[in-house]
Amino acid sequence: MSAEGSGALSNNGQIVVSGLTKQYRNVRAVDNLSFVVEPGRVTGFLGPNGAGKTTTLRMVLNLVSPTSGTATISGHRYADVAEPLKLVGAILEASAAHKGRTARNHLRCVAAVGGFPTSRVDEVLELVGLTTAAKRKFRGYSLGMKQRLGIAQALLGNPQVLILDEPANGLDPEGIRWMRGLLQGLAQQGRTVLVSSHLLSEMEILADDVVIIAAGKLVTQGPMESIVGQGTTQAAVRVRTPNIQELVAAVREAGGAINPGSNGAHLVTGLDAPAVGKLALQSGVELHELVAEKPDLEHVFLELTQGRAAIR
Ligand SMILES: Nc1ncnc2c1ncn2[C@@H]1O[C@H](COP(=O)(O)OP(=O)(O)OP(=O)(O)O)[C@@H](O)[C@H]1O
Repeated sequence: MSAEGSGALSNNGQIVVSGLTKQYRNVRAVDNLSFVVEPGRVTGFLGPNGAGKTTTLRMVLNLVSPTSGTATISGHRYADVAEPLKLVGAILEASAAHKGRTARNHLRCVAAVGGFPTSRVDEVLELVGLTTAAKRKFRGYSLGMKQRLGIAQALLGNPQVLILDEPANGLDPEGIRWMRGLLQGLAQQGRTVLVSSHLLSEMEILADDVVIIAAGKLVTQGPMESIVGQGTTQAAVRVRTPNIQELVAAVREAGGAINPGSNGAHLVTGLDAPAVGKLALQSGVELHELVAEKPDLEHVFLELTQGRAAIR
């Protein structure tokens, strides 16, 4: 291995997945998958259940050996990195610790094994908001606290790259907001942050880039704005009116379609918001709401993964 391979910050932190494939006996969990994750950005790794996300992350971290293909971090396979904990911090599931041990003692043990200074333990406890709970025994920790402890552990080596599988699991809304701030802050420091999640609305706020896979294959990847803009979902205009019959007639005559939406609203497609407003005015229809709905990540995700979302 080269000298640069041992240094955590010696290379750029890019993750490159190239032709990665994992064949289990009956299932091709990951199928010729290629994508790149850039430093300085939060990348959301998305896919329906059984898409192969966890298997991919495990292959990147050398916990599962690929059938074919490669995954590198800063140009090196994880297995070839001399001090991997200084290069990559990862949580693949909520942290496990000895039940009778406190969070501080647990992290001290991990720090000792990893060769990190003990002072780093209190720093990471502070970073994840566990300082006041540091002396409590692990057995009393909620799932959210375990997630925070997992992140603290991942950050012990001050790694260039963070890989987190479903880190928001078990967090309450305040915890999710906290996690967003933490991960975005880490990316702003130039780190690579790769996060898998099922929470698409949260991902839309959190991630700069997206990689979407389904049935082991790449569906799309790119910056969040361009992925969301990729949705061919016909943009709808949400309207609310006490004169629905007149509006339905006017919309249909103008070549649009109108269907009931949620909470008494209706959704117009085939016409844009100014056209619907003008039609309403011309037809003497009173409007209580006129909103152009934008495609969001959830719409685009469902559209792109439709038919490939079978749970395998
Ligand atoms: N050790 C294994 N042996 C056999 N099949 C496996 C193994 N691990 C995963 N699989 C299968 O590979 C496929 C991909 O699983 P994986 O856990 O990677 O998907 P995922 O995208 O992380 O799913 P989820 O979002 O549900 O966690 C699934 O069909 C799963 O059943």
